[in-house]
Amino acid sequence: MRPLIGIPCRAAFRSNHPEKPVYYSNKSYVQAVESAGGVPVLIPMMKDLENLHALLARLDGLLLSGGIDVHPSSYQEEVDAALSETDPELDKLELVLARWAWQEDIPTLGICRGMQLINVSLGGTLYQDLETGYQDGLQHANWSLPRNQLIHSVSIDPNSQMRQVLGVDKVMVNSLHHQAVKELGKGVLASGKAEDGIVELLEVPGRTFMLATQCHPEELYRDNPVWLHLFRSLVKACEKKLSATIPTAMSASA
Ligand SMILES: NCCCC(=O)O
Repeated sequence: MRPLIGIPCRAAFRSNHPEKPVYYSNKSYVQAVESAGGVPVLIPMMKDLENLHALLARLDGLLLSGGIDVHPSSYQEEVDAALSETDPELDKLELVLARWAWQEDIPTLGICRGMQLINVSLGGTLYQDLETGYQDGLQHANWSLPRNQLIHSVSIDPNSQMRQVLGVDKVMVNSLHHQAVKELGKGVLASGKAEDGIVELLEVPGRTFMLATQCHPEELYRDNPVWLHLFRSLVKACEKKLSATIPTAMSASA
């Protein structure tokens, strides 16, 4: 059976139909999950947490995607820098998802905002705006370049799970973010850093597969098999979980 991998959506208003708000996710996340053999399931925001839990019970994995800023109230800080768009409902939804994934050991891949979210869900903090909060760093926000443009390298911790999954010590990445991990959350390992010290890869040891990237591998996997391998590893971890739960479910219904 193919694993179901949930991808949370965000809400938006289309300028030509402001009366009809929509939920959406970037196509590239859906395509990356499908290319790796998983079945993408878009998760809308729901009023009733019980509905969300009913959906979660049927998912085998999670992809926490990139997107808008995480509001600093999620890590008990005041706004002290240039935030871009935030959405308290999205923060709430994704924090529930990240904590659920941690508690239930659900295979999870975090990308960009998703990586920041995982860190915050475990008590970590963020640079609210790298340009003002980390002034001597590289240029991490490159909005005018193609989304798959490689910008800087990332050195990978040789003892990390990320090193095992990617199979390389160093990798070139795209860079499309203005927030970043500051203090690591409880039990979180920085498994890769840029030359300027910014955390670019992280993982949660003790969980089967809770890995995250600050870069956007969904824009890179077609050109570099290292990133396809990351998505395939997520799918494999989900398949393993699924095959471990199927016999239990079948014997329970017998
Ligand atoms: N907060 C950075 C957003 C980058 C992106 O997903 O396009």
